[in-house]
Amino acid sequence: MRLTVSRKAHFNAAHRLHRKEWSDEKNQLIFGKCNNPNFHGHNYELIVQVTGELDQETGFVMDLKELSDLIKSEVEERFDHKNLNLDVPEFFELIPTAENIAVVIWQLLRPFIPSDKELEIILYETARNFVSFKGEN
Ligand SMILES: Nc1nc2c(c(=O)[nH]1)N=C([C@H](O)[C@H](O)COP(=O)(O)OP(=O)(O)OP(=O)(O)O)CN2
Ligand SMILES: [Zn+2]
Repeated sequence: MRLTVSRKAHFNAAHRLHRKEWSDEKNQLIFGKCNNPNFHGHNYELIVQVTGELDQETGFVMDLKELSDLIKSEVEERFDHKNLNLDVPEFFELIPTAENIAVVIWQLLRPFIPSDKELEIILYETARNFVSFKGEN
């Protein structure tokens, strides 16, 4: 029997959408107000989902306390109250869009999730903008 367990988390962070190889004009055209040189922030809402077989002895797909601790150590400690462009090495060369942040979070968590389970990341950048990523397991 396969089920999905989910854990919500949040972090707030500043970012700027900017491509170094492009002119200021092109950056402004493509990214608009999100290209503000002085950055801007979001309260990111994160949902991490793990899908797998129900363990008949524990009644768990995965211990949610373990998942919560993992999100704290691997995601919140890296991203919370940080400037993603300046403080987080994963985004020194990668534009911190919601899509890219979701992929990075998946890559950070994947090694800790048993290989027989699927991992999906849902990331809300604003109350109305969100992305989901279910990478190759
Ligand atoms: N595909 C993507 N498009 C955009 C992203 C992104 O990560 N992926 N990011 C942004 C900006 O970061 C921007 O800050 C988003 O804010 P905004 O457009 O203001 O969104 P809101 O939901 O707050 O605004 P409303 O227009 O009031 O809904 C832009 N695009
Ligand atoms: Zn933004």
